[in-house]
This record gives sequence, C-alpha cells and structure tokens, in this order.
Amino acid sequence: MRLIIAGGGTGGHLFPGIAVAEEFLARGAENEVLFVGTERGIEARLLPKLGYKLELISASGMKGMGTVKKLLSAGRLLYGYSQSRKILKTFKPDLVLGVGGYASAPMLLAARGMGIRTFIHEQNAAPGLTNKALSRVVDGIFISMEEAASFFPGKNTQMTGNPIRKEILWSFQEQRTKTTGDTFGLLVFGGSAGAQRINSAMLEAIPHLGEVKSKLRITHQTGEKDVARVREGYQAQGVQAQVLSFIDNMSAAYGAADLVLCRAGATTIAEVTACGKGCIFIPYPFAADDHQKKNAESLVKRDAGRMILEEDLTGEHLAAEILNLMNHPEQVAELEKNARSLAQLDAAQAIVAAMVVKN
Ligand SMILES: CC(=O)N[C@H]1[C@@H](OP(=O)(O)OP(=O)(O)OC[C@H]2O[C@@H](n3ccc(=O)[nH]c3=O)[C@H](O)[C@@H]2O)O[C@H](CO)[C@@H](O)[C@@H]1O
Repeated sequence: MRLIIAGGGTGGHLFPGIAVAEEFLARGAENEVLFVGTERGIEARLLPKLGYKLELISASGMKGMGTVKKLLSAGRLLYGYSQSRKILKTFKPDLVLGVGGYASAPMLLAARGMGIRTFIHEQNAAPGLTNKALSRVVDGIFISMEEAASFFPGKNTQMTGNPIRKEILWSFQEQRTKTTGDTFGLLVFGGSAGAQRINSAMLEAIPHLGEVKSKLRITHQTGEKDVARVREGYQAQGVQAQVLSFIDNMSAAYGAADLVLCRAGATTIAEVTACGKGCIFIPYPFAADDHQKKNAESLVKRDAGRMILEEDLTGEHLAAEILNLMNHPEQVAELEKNARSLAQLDAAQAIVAAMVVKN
C-alpha cells in the first residue's frame, strides 16, 4: 500500500508523522510512504537526511494577516492544491494522513476530491482551525488527548495517543538510564525550535546554583539563533555544557537526563512520559488557547511534572526548583513513576491499523 503523510512545519507535527511512517513501513516490504511538506518547514531539512521521500508544495497560514497577505496566502494554497493533485496522480496513494501544518489542508482537500481515503491526526488538547474544518470532510480523525474529542464529529474520531518515534520508544523499553557517579544530567530544550526565554533563564540560574553547578552534566538545545550566546554564557560562568542548536538524537539525550527542563508541546509531553522523565515544564504562553499550559497542567495535577509559568520565570526561581529536585531524588523518582504511568506507547500501531482497516 502507499501512504502520503502531509504536513509538518514544526517538529511537534512532523515527528508523529515519522512515527506513523515507521510503523506503516514495518508492516510490509511493499508499503511505500511519501511525505508532503513545505520548503520552510522542518521537514525540508530533516526528512532527506533520514532517507524519506519528500515533495514540497506551496502553502502558508492566514491567521492574523491583513487583506493583501491573506489574498497572497489564498493564492499559495490554490497553487498548493494543484501541486497536490499532480503528486496524487503520480504517487497514487491508497491513504493520505494529515499531521497538521500548512501542507495538510491543500493535500487533504485534493485527495478527498479524487476519492482517496483521508485522515487527520491532532496532537493537542485543543485543535486549530484547519483541523476543525478538515474534520468535516475526512474519513477518520485520530486524537492524542481526550479533551480534543468534543471538537470533532464523534463517529469518525478515535483516541489513539500521539505516535512516538521507535528510537525513543526503544530507549524506554530498555530502561536505559543515566546517572553516572555523582553527576546529574540536565536536558534543556525548548520544543523543536528552541526557546530564548528558557535559554536566558538557564544562564541566569547558574549563579544561584552554587557549588552544585560543577556536578551538572548539561545538554542544552537552543534553537538556531541563540547557540553562540548560550555557549559563551556557560563558558563565562565556568560551566561544562553541551550546547546545540538542534539535537538529532533525542533518544540519547533523554537517556542521559536525570531531569528535563522543557516547553510543554504535545509531542514533547508524549515523549517524556514514554521515557518516564521528571520534568520542569515552562509552557509557551502564546500557543493557541494556551494549550501548552493545559498540557503541562494535566501532568502537574498527577504529580508527573513540575511547572513554572513564564511570568514567574527568573534565574533564582528556576535554580531553586532544580536544586530542590537534585536534593530530593525521591521526588524525582515519584515524578518519573507518575509520568511513565501516563505514557501511550501504541499510538502509531493504532493509527496504522485503523487506516488500513478503513481502506
Ligand atoms: C510554539 C508552538 O505552538 N508549538 C507547538 C508545536 O511545538 P513543537 O514543534 O515545539 O513540538 P513539541 O514540543 O510537541 O515536540 C518537539 C519535537 O521535536 C523534537 N526535538 C526537539 C528538539 C531537538 O533539539 N530535537 C528534536 O528532535 C522532540 O523530540 C519532539 O519530537 O507543535 C506541538 C504539536 O502540535 C504543539 O503542542 C506546540 O504547542
């Protein structure tokens, strides 16, 4: 069978798509996957490196734009629609799955118009406008959190969870851990693009960590723009840290971490629960409907994570939270246990099984 996975833009949309591709390809040597994304999305940079086939189409958002930009964007979507039709005629897929992001809509609408079975996957508790609209025309909707169900037509909606890449799932199954001697592994990352606010807060926290800072093994993902500033900031304060613009091997990064400091994007949440990691979440405050805060709260109320809101984020506060958890391994162990109990490990299998049956 042939499957098109359309969408991306950010890692939170693309990586669940990759997890579905891994599962679909593992089910039969004759199965084929084609990704369809946009030139500016993370997919254009990552997928060729991973060996996946990718076609690029024209598409962009419209939210918050003036009239001229909206018209230009509508033109790009129309062009993307005709590009999608060409791709569909050439690749002849049996199934098309939209994972969110700009390329989803033109491809799903074109596939629907040609009578091909279409599906969407929603990672978040509160879906965006595009997925809400698409849900009325697709054959199936897969959701990651129960809270999303009320936004979609009941009969076609299935709760599957958010698919996780195999290399990360394997690191959970092997219980690969971490602590070496009396050092403490701290993984800092701000979603797929990095987070400047978290970068700055970490550098400001260092002076408040006292002697403990020499025990830290820090891996810090900064995003493209901030890597030099953060690297220099650690160096100037005499702290050993591996500073990267992007972490290619998240499985190893999670494996080496005793504590994770991160945003609360839906795919991040799926992964840290699968890996059973103790986390301090700093939700991105401008995500649609403040959904990152809702994501983090659902873990915090189960003692499966701690949260600092950006409005309360200072170096001193962050250092106090880190020190508290470093000094109380039993609290970290409790967070880990509770996080692991929330993991949904078979989302990719559930999605592929449902798409193949519906076919
Ligand atoms: C600002 C914003 O609106 N962000 C949204 C975006 O987040 P974003 O794209 O940041 O996605 P998530 O935080 O959900 O996931 C990040 C993904 O990137 C991977 N990763 C991250 C850093 C790195 O160096 N290497 C790496 O591989 C992680 O392992 C994970 O798979 O999509 C998510 C899923 O729709 C939403 O929940 C988020 O709210």
